[in-house]
Amino acid sequence: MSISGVTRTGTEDPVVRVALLGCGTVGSQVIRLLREHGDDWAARSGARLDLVGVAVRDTSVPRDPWVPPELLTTDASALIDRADIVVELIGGIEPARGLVLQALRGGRTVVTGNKALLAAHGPELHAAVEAGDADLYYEAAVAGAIPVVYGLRESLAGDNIVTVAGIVNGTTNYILDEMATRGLSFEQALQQAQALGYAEADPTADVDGHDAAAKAAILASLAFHTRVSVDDVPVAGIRGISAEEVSAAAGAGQVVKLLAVARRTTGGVSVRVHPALLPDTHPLAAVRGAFNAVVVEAESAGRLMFYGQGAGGTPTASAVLSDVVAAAGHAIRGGHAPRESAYTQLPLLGPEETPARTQVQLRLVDRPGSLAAVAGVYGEEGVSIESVHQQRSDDGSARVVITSHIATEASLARTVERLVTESRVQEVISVTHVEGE
Ligand SMILES: NC(=O)C1=CN([C@@H]2O[C@H](COP(=O)(O)OP(=O)(O)OC[C@H]3O[C@@H](n4cnc5c(N)ncnc54)[C@H](O)[C@@H]3O)[C@@H](O)[C@H]2O)C=CC1
Ligand SMILES: N[C@@H](CC=O)C(=O)O
Ligand code: NA
Repeated sequence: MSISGVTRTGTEDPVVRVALLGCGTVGSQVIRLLREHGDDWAARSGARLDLVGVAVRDTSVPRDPWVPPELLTTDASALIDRADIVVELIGGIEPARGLVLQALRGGRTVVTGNKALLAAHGPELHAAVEAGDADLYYEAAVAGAIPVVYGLRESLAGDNIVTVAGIVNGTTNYILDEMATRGLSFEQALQQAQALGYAEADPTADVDGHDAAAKAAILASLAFHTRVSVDDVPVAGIRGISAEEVSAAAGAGQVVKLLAVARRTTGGVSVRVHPALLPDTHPLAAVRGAFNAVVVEAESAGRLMFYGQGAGGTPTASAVLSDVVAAAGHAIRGGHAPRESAYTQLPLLGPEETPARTQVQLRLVDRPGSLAAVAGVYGEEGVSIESVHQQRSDDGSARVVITSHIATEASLARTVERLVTESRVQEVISVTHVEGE
């Protein structure tokens, strides 16, 4: 059924029927905002948004007081058939994938916050959009409340984007920030992030970088008009970052952030997610708590920065409702969401072509020739050194911090492999990417 089939009841406002799938952290806030501000959304879209049902896994679970029990159902598939707009906030792959495909193939508009699904099954979803002549909106899927999907998909459609770099996971930014500023352990900070509703149902997706990788794939696809899947994104999370590393960075005028970085070069596109050291003067260094920020470099627009709350029920519900109001407006006045734009089909760059910089911390035997041997490894691998800082430790060894110039991911990895086996290197303490000037 097409959304153009919205119901008109006499002289009243037309009605757009909304089905909500999933009533967790975000879904519950969507219901609250629909109930509290429904008149505003109706005035803005030209249609009354009628919540016709809420699909849940278990109707007997206690829920927020504003969730109408009479709307709850466990039959999501039947609910979809009664709706014009389907809001999918279950998360994960199945059953979300099957339900979203059912809705799209049936010509319904889908609004989703499900980056895992989009980044793993994007082509299938976009094919279903075409097959059903449907619309797919996903502002909530990347960086919560921040309108970065709209920004890339619509506002910057008349520009060529060169780089997208950002903090796109609120949980990990919150954890790193709490470790740096309040001395919390990793586990304490993660528990708080879960209690505040930032973390995914399975927080390993946050901590190990997979949530950020899914968002990076979506951002790169939109920015470069190509297809990037989550499987194309090399990913390292923050589990290996110690409190010592975070405080050592602070002492050196740096911060550690989990970054998603996507670059377009003449050869193709590189997309990756990893912890990185930033100088504390960098705009992304000031992004605290669960906030997110995405810096976009475009040929004509220059540098743009999108900043705001990237996680949490209410901020994310704001993004969901922006899509619902837009979709309802299109239902009444005509118009569609933009279709997938993947015409460039850019190749993905491998490690031999991906530019990167690292900072390596080593413990060296403190005797003549040790530093020269290490510098020799860098030179032989074609990696130029930007700076070296050496400090004598109490145990008589030397602690050395080496920051490289830009090299390739592959040559930097080979350098570390050789340092690990170099006889004068007692320990490779850490290897961290470096971004920014
Ligand atoms: N929480 C956040 O800060 C953000 C979440 N998102 C995305 O929004 C989506 C929802 O996230 P949350 O609300 O945080 O997750 P949640 O885990 O709090 O809520 C999901 C709900 O779906 C329910 N559910 C599971 N299987 C179901 C089924 N078969 N039928 C009906 N309901 C079912 C679960 O019982 C749960 O209540 C996810 O895709 C997530 O990645 C996006 C941005 C931010
Ligand atoms: N778990 C995610 C929620 C938003 O996408 C995060 O922490 O950013
Ligand atoms: Na967003």
